[in-house]
Amino acid sequence: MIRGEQYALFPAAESYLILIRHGESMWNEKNLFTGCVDVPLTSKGVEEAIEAGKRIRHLPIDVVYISALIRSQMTAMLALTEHHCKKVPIIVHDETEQAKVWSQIYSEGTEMQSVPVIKAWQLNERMYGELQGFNKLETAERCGQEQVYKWRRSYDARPPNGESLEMCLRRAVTYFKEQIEPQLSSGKNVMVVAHANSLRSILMYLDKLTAEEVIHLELSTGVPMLYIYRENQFIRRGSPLASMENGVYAYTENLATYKQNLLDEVLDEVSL
Ligand SMILES: O=C(O)[C@H](O)COP(=O)(O)O
Repeated sequence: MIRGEQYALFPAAESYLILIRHGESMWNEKNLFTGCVDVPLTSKGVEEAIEAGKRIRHLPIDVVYISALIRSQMTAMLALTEHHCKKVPIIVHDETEQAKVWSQIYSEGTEMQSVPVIKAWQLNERMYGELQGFNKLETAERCGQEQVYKWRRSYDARPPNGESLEMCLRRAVTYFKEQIEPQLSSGKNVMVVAHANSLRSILMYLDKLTAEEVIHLELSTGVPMLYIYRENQFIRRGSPLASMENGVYAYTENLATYKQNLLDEVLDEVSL
């Protein structure tokens, strides 16, 4: 057998998972707690979304997941305008039988030229409760920096009448496992455009981060993160075109060590 032939005969089933936090929103710009308030992108956010699209333009995408919030939807649609396949992203409406029938595509050829976009509230930003609409800096001055940091970054602290990261994880990761993972294991390439905390919770699951490690995890707006899904494992590949950027997956010492280990694993794999 020629070297490598076994791989050609039995190629490992692999699929891509792209995760993107939406571009800058009008409340990100004002530094306001946003949560589930439905705020659109700024012009900088629009540019970030287009730039994200350029960075992933050559990666195959078969299905897209967005949240129910406009900032995630704008980001996904704008990013896809840059995709080399030039397929048309079409939002799936299956909330009722009538919605299904009324949004049906009857031409097979046209359907092949489209990418289904699935909207899921479970991917929404964590609900920030009574902090929504308040300025983050002013809230820190009023309630104390430490308290606000806990509300924003810890795993289990709940903002007043809002969701903790743990609560957000319960809905976002459950959805990910039940709906998105089966797509990946069937060989589909998936893009998910969501939010800082719904994605932090998904990354916690993918990268097996502990409650202590996730505290230090910050995500920049509009930066794609790529994973390869193979044999039920998620292999982190950083960010297309700029994998060494600090902002991609901001971290402190704990996460730096953790990330270095992942990088070493990938390098070992490449040199095999
Ligand atoms: O909801 C918000 O205010 C932001 O999108 C994320 O907020 P955070 O930086 O406090 O997690």
